Amino acid sequence: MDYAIEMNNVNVYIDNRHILKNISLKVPYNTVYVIMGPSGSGKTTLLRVINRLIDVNPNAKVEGVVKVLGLNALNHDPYDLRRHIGMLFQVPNPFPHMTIYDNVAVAARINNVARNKKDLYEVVKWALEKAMLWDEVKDRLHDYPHQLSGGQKQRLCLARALAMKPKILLLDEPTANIDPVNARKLEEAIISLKNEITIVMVTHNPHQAARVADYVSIIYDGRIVEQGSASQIFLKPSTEIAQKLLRGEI
Ligand SMILES: Nc1ncnc2c1ncn2[C@@H]1O[C@H](COP(=O)(O)OP(=O)(O)OP(=O)(O)O)[C@@H](O)[C@H]1O
Repeated sequence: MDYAIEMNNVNVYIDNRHILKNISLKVPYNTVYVIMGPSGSGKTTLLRVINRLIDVNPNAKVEGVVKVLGLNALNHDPYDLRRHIGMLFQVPNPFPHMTIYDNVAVAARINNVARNKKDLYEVVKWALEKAMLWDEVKDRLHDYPHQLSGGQKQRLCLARALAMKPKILLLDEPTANIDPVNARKLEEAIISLKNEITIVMVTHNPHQAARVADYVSIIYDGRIVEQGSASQIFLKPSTEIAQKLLRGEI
């Protein structure tokens, strides 16, 4: 079977501290793969290995094998790699000086997704619809992001990521800073994307994980302590760490 992402014995060191320890995982295409673990366990670092954002830290060293869409990610041009990978961060970060429309259009332009103005409008509309934001912004596309709520800003960032037509989406606690109603809308968007895009999502919220995940890895102190299908992990967590995490105790 082919996987969208495969990691084999990945180790990450930052400032000579061993941060990720022998990480191996396989993410099947077009599924939602959730990474859970206590604060500081290495979840964000793991995401940043996949799109090589880890490279911006000159004191970080990555060892092992990382395959992304069949490419040898650690030897591949990181800019080319990132053309296939969208990312959402904990704090929504739309471009403040660009309109809602341009925030999304700019991503489509970067990846040459649209051939002309009409195409571009269709891509922007499609991305905003997929992000469950279109109805709320269709009459104010030329407003600026500061006129949106936090949750709308995050969905705008999702639309921006989708407009690149990525094959993979990395979501780093995307609902950590938004209200429950907006969080549910984002979850709905994630679920509706399931069969089209491979999603790797970090979350602290076991209920959210249960709603969206197909597969789960639980990470503790840089190691994967448990991994498997969502039903397996949620119904029968075998380690004490997983049990505590799913009860929200760590
Ligand atoms: N740029 C950096 N410089 C030094 N240490 C770092 C850096 N980035 C991460 N670390 C360390 O790596 C470890 C894992 O951090 P990481 O952000 O991946 O954890 P996390 O599980 O995502 O945490 P949280 O849930 O709090 O976001 C932590 O001990 C952190 O201090």
